Amino acid sequence: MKILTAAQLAEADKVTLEKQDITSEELMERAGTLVFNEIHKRLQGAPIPIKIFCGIGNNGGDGLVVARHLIQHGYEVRTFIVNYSDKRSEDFLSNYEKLKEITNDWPELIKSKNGFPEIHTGDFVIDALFGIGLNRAVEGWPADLINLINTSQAFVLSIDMPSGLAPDQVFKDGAVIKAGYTLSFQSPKLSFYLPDTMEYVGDLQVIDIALDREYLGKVDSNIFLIGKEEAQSLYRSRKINSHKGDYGKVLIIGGSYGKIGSVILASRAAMRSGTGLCTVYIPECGYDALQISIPEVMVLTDQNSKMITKFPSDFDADVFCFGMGAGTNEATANALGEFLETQKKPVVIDADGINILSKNKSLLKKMPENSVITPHPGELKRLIGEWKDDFDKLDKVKALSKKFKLIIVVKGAHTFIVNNEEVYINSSGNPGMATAGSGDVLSGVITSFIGQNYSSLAATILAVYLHGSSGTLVSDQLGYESLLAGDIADNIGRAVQQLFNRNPEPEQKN
Ligand SMILES: NC(=O)C1=CN([C@@H]2O[C@H](COP(=O)(O)OP(=O)(O)OC[C@H]3O[C@@H](n4cnc5c(N)ncnc54)[C@H](OP(=O)(O)O)[C@@H]3O)[C@@H](O)[C@H]2O)[C@@H](O)CC1
Ligand SMILES: Nc1ncnc2c1ncn2[C@@H]1O[C@H](COP(=O)(O)OP(=O)(O)O)[C@@H](O)[C@H]1O
Ligand SMILES: [K+]
Repeated sequence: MKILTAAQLAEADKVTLEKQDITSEELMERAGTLVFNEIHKRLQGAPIPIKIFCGIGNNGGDGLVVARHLIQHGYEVRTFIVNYSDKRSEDFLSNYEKLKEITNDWPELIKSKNGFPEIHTGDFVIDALFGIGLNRAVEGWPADLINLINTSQAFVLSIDMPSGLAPDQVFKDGAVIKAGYTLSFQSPKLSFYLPDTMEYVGDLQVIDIALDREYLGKVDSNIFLIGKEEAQSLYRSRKINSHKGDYGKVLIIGGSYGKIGSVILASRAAMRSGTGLCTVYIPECGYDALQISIPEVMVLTDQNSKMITKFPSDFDADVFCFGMGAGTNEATANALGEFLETQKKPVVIDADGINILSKNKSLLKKMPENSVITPHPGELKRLIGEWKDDFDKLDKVKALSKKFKLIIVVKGAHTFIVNNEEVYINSSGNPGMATAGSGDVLSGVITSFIGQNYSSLAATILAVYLHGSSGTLVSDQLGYESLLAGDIADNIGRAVQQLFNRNPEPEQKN
């Protein structure tokens, strides 16, 4: 699914009015009615005190439409106009008049802190203060109102955006509504997925307000949300008449004394993701552990017993993976440098591999095209330095990707895959995956798919999605706390089945 910017949504709005020959007031009525429908579906007429806080722009206008429908359906509603400016949008004004026509309980005007109502724990607050028209930080008494709402413990539903949050930029130090639920129009917004702002959104539902299909189809976005449908379209099923040689020969290099488990996890993940032949190259100390843990994997050892000091020079693999548990010893770094001198096949670099690149930036130039690096936030910071905010971080990652033709997997609650100017945001996964070794598993899955001849980009997107959905399958059974990284590896196959809803039928009792 494309993620659109505020400017693109405004353009979609304009095109829709022309093509569908409707007024902006009619579009607002459509959007507001859809929001009302969602609320009504859940509340079913329950006598909950509803407080609607409307701004004076079109987001406020949406709030007024919702207020009118709620009142007409017998809900207990108090509507507040938050008068942060004396301006009013036209559609706000016409809906203000319409609301006054159907009720004697006219909206109450809030002009300062003195006008704040009490907000109680059991209240249902609808936040229609600001939407995508926010153009600066919310300060002064409107910020106090937002803070009052946030601390009230009332349930808060935001229309289009949690007020104070902007779709494509960050306004530092402004107040932002912390929504329990956000009903957003037509397209999710980028800030809903970024680490510093995702917590404001709560549960998210995107409502299709039927903006012009042609515009939405053609609009040139380079930010995509990856869900089941997108992953399904990337997946290729196996040919019946095939053999292990068709599914890739991969070499995973890593580990050091005490960290051999990372290579076990990565190779197990590669095998569970369909690799035909997997070999690992590890320090000698890990030989027994590897052979015993995963007999399907072949093992080569470095001459050094505790760390990697030389890569196998003539090993013929379709893809190489390096870094998990490898340490950053000079000998290991030199070995990577020497290996990259002659390397043509894509390389997946993770963990200490990335730390070595950060200390020896000249190595980045030697990375074969379409290679993949998979930094978590700490590794990313070592690689690109500090960032001002998440948008700045994204710009820096795009620049790095472009400069060295790398695919960069920025791991997190929503993992971002950056390829030049394109950004793919993963929607699967859960906090149970914040556990040691889950990144090693991800590297194994990515490597496996590249070996199976997916393009590096397709392999990475598919791997990140399946890694997350496997994690969810496991935590659905075990809970977040008990999830082990190895479980993610072991359930990749079930995640693939789930892509096509080919789960086995539950056992029948006799
Ligand atoms: N896209 C679509 O297809 C559809 C969109 N729709 C709806 O329209 C919404 C967008 O409406 P919008 O453009 O009127 O902007 P909105 O968010 O109400 O706020 C703008 C006002 O806030 C002000 N202002 C800004 N920042 C401020 C600050 N920090 N502190 C104080 N003031 C600040 C700014 O004033 P100014 O900067 O001029 O002072 C202006 O007056 C969108 O989110 C959705 O809900 C649907 O109805 C139909 C389909
Ligand atoms: N809260 C979360 N929600 C979804 N996925 C998560 C969450 N926390 C971590 N993950 C995923 O788990 C993996 C953790 O990787 P990493 O930090 O490298 O772990 P390790 O170094 O222990 O192997 C990443 O793929 C990340 O996206
Ligand atoms: K809002």
